[in-house]
Amino acid sequence: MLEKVSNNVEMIKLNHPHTFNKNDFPPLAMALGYFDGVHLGHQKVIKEAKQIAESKGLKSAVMTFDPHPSVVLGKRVQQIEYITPLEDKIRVIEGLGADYLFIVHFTPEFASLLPQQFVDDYIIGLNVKHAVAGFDYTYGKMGKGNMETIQFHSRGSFDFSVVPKLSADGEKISSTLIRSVIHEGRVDAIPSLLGRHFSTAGVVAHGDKRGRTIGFPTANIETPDEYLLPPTGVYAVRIFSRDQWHHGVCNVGYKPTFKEKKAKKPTVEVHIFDFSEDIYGETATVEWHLRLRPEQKFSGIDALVEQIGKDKQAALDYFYTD
Ligand SMILES: Cc1cc2nc3c(=O)[nH]c(=O)nc-3n(C[C@H](O)[C@H](O)[C@H](O)COP(=O)(O)O)c2cc1C
Ligand SMILES: Nc1ncnc2c1ncn2[C@@H]1O[C@H](COP(=O)(O)OP(=O)(O)OP(=O)(O)O)[C@@H](O)[C@H]1O
Repeated sequence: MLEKVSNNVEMIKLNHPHTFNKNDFPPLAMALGYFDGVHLGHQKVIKEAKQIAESKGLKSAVMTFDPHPSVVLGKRVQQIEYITPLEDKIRVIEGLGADYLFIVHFTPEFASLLPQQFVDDYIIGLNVKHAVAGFDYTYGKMGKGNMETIQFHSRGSFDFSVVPKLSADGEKISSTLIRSVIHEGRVDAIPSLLGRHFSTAGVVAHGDKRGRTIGFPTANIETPDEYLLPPTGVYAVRIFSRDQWHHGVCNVGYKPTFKEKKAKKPTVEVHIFDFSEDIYGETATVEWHLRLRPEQKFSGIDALVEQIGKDKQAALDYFYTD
């Protein structure tokens, strides 16, 4: 299935076994990886493919998979919460200027392809003339293919480049590292790994309508389950709504001051500064800047309201003080 998502990137969804052949595509320089987050290491791989495409007169491409292999392969840790769910990943890759984006439906059958079959069908078979991957990229059944075996598996049909490890503070920048930093609430450390702030998109839904009665109306953001969320607590955030960014303060949590029983999922609610528009039903993106404190159970409304006032001031100080 060919689907045009923008003027720039041609998106191709592949189901195994796919029925494309070489002639369906121009000669390609292709970046290979799963790319959850499209972090700085991933960006290096994708940019390298773009540069090679330009210098060799090829079109640039990215190949990714969906869902995450660990969901299908039933590993102990099931990767179901993404830094960038597929839609977000597409948007970021599009922003990097790739010409083609191949999204391979990751199934047990696809996962059981021998490394040579993967290279034949998904690299040589898609007219790739230059493959680019990171130093630790693996392919084929049990990840048996790697950047040393690729020379042999290429059958001389394409060149390849290996991108060396990109580290931050001595540690490899990886999706796993970024997930653990978000889990710890250290959202302020994310830009040095992701190259941008971590963000979460959702739809603005109705809450209990208590917020406006206590002087702090909030937009409740319903986020799809597949999004990774920072831990419960209060955050300085920016929120994108109706084509504009606003500053605000966000509570991720269960509102223990008011609720005896813990809900299944925490709510994400943002008090947007200097804002009184009705945005129910609209899409909004929360951009996480700094965790200010954990969520607490207060003795009553007055104590909570006093604390939210302090949270607001802390967020304003963060955004407006150099
Ligand atoms: C900045 C901020 C911090 C908050 N901190 C807490 C908290 O520590 N404990 C708590 O029970 N509720 C906290 N809340 C949630 C409020 O209880 C909630 O916004 C209020 O009850 C309105 O909820 P509603 O939108 O469902 O009507 C916080 C809300 C905001 C905006
Ligand atoms: N820090 C990095 N430096 C260079 N290349 C990287 C780096 N991180 C990932 N890559 C490369 O980017 C591509 C996509 O990486 P991939 O999505 O497999 O995961 P990752 O970021 O290493 O995360 P994890 O292993 O934690 O799931 C691969 O080719 C990989 O080798």
